[in-house]
Amino acid sequence: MKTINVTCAIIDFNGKVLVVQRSETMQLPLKWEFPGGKLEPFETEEQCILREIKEELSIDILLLDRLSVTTFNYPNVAVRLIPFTAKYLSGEITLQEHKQYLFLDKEALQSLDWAAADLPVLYEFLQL
Ligand SMILES: Nc1nc2c([nH]c(=O)n2[C@H]2C[C@H](O)[C@@H](COP(=O)(O)OP(=O)(O)OP(=O)(O)O)O2)c(=O)[nH]1
Repeated sequence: MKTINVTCAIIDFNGKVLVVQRSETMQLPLKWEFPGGKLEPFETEEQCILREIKEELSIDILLLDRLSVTTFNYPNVAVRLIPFTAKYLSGEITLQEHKQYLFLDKEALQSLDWAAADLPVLYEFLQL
């Protein structure tokens, strides 16, 4: 099966976490995820997540830590998810692809319908 490398960011906004919902037309429609995207050839993981956040949300973030990398096998593709914690720096959120975003307290994150690959990331984050 094909494996894709995907970075994602758990972004702190004044104590709340930014989460985004995939749109009806994307793969994994209506699932919630941490914003991010596919690693391009010749870019570092850090360059990738900063680029994706700028492209998808129009904001700048400061990377803090890198959490554990996990691989999840969807029926059609294996996603190797590379998570970062980060904090909001500047800019106004403008969604390019996603249906909606929410700022949630850490305790509320578990109630969302997550992309399956995100669950180990979420659980690691909840234990920090
Ligand atoms: N950005 C992001 N993608 C995730 C997460 N969890 C998860 O399973 N994915 C999957 C969904 C996608 O198949 C892939 C990320 O690809 P992407 O968002 O850059 O692009 P895509 O496949 O939706 O769009 P496309 O390239 O087919 O047009 O990883 C996550 O937390 N963030």
